[in-house]
Amino acid sequence: MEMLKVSQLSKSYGKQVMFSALNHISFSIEAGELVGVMGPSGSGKTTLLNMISTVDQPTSGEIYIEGNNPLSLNGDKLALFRRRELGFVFQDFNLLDTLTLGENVILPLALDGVPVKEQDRRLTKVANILGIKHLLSKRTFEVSGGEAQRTAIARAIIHKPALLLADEPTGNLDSNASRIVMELFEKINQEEQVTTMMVTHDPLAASYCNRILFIKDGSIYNEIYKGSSRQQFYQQIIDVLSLLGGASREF
Ligand SMILES: Nc1ncnc2c1ncn2[C@@H]1O[C@H](COP(=O)(O)OP(=O)(O)OP(=O)(O)O)[C@@H](O)[C@H]1O
Repeated sequence: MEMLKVSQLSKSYGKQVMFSALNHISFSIEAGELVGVMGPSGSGKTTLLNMISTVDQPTSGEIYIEGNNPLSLNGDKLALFRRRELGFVFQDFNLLDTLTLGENVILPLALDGVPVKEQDRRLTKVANILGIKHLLSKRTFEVSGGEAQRTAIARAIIHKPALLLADEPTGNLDSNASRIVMELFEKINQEEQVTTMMVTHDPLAASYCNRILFIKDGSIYNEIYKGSSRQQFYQQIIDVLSLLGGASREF
C-alpha cells in the first residue's frame, strides 16, 4: 500500500524573479519503508519536507498521504490531519522545557482527548521501545541529546501516525548517540511498521534506511536500495554522493 505519493510536485519562490526549488518531483513510499532523502545543500530537501508536512503549499503538483490529499484541507481540518496522520522528529528535538519528558511524549494524545488510561498504556509501550522509561520524570535539561531525541521519537510515534517525517534527526548528536538513534529508527520501522521519510546529510545515518532518494537542483537524481549489507549500502551512498559533486561538507 502506498503511504505517500508525490506527483509532479514543483515549488517556485519569488515574484519578479522566480527561483525553482523543486521541479516536477514524483515518487512514492510504500507502507513499512524507511526512506532517506539526501542531496547537496540547497537542492530542495527542506522544501520537499515542508510540502509533505503541509507547512507550505506547492506551486503545482499533488501529495497523497494514505490516499488523502492534505492540501485540499484547510484550517482546523488540516491541523487535525497533521496532528493525527503525521509524526515529526527535528534536528533540535523540539521538546517543551516546562514539561517532563513523559508529559512531552503524551502531548499528541492529550491534545486529541485520548482517555488518560489509554495515554498511560501507550506511554509505557513507546517508552519501553525507545528505552526511556527511567527518564520519564526528568526534564529536558537533565538528559543528553541522544536521550532527548529518543524522547522526541517516542512523541512522534505515540499516536501511530501514517507517516513519520524526520529532518536531520542525528544532526545534533555525536557518532555514538547517532548510531543508537538510527538503530531505534530501524527498530520502530521493522517491529512497529512505522513508515518513515528522513532527510539527512549523514551517510552513516542514511545507511540504516532501506532506500535513498538523491535530489539535485530540485529534481530526483538517483535512488538506491539497500541489499543485505549495511556496510555495502554505506559505500554505495558515499559513491553516489561523490558523483553528485560538491565538497563533502556541503552534504
Ligand atoms: N522561502 C524561500 N524563499 C526563497 N528561496 C528559498 C526559500 N526557501 C528555500 N529557498 C531556496 O530554495 C532552494 C532549496 O532550499 P532548501 O532549503 O529546500 O534546500 P536543502 O536541500 O534543504 O538545503 P540544506 O541542506 O542546506 O538545508 C535553495 O536555493 C534556497 O535558497
